[in-house]
Amino acid sequence: EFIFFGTNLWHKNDITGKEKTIPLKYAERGFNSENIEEVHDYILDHVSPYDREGVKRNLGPTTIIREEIRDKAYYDDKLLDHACPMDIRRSEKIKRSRVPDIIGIGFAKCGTGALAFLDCHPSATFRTNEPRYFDKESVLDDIIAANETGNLEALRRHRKIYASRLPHAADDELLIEKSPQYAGGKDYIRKKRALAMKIINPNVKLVAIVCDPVKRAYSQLRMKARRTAVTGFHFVFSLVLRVFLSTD
Ligand SMILES: Nc1ncnc2c1ncn2[C@@H]1O[C@H](COP(=O)(O)OS(=O)(=O)O)[C@@H](OP(=O)(O)O)[C@H]1O
Repeated sequence: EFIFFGTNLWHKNDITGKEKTIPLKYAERGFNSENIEEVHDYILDHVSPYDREGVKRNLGPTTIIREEIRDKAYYDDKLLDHACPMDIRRSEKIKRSRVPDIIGIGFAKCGTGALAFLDCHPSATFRTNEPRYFDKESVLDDIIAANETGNLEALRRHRKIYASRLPHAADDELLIEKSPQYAGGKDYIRKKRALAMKIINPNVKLVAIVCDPVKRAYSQLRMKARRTAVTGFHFVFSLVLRVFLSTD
């Protein structure tokens, strides 16, 4: 068992009283404590020496937010920088931070992770984490509004933040990301999402993998069961309901 600390799971109130998020990419498996002193020690042990003083100052009253327990396979996968075990690269051009050429939009549990084999192609780069940049409606609205008003600065900012969640890639390589959540949600959200993706990169290609919805539901259930300690009829029943309600 381990607690999963994502990048935005730590909050504190600083002297201004505002809630802040401290990005903690280094908090990882093997650590399982809700003792605040231990948590702070753990954090400070794991930040880079350059960041330590700044982080220390920010470690005020911290609320620990416990996410669901993840299975080991998921965790190991997530920590890999690249999906391919080999580093094969044809391009001799310099890699840079940029938005992707291809987005795997779903569907969840249909083998979207298998797209990762493309990372072994000498001209493709794929990272197994899911950036989920187009998840939130507010982000989509912001991108669409920026495009409508010609706010290039805002669009540049969006591209920059999105790119920061992806590996660097040269211009003659194919940069691929996948976030199966993109295919989810209501129809109008998905339309906004598609539009926002097109605004961010007009040449973007989308890949969708579909599969038998019943197998998908079982796969989803098994994953949930792996990730949570809770079992029992009520849990399984509510999950089945959720899975089917979220499937159009
Ligand atoms: N190539 C290929 N063809 C068909 N199915 C495949 C393939 N590769 C992986 N899988 C199965 O896909 C399930 C995981 O799907 P995802 O990678 O999309 O999961 S996730 O949404 O990213 O969590 C998971 O299904 P279950 O094993 O039933 O859970 C994988 O076994």
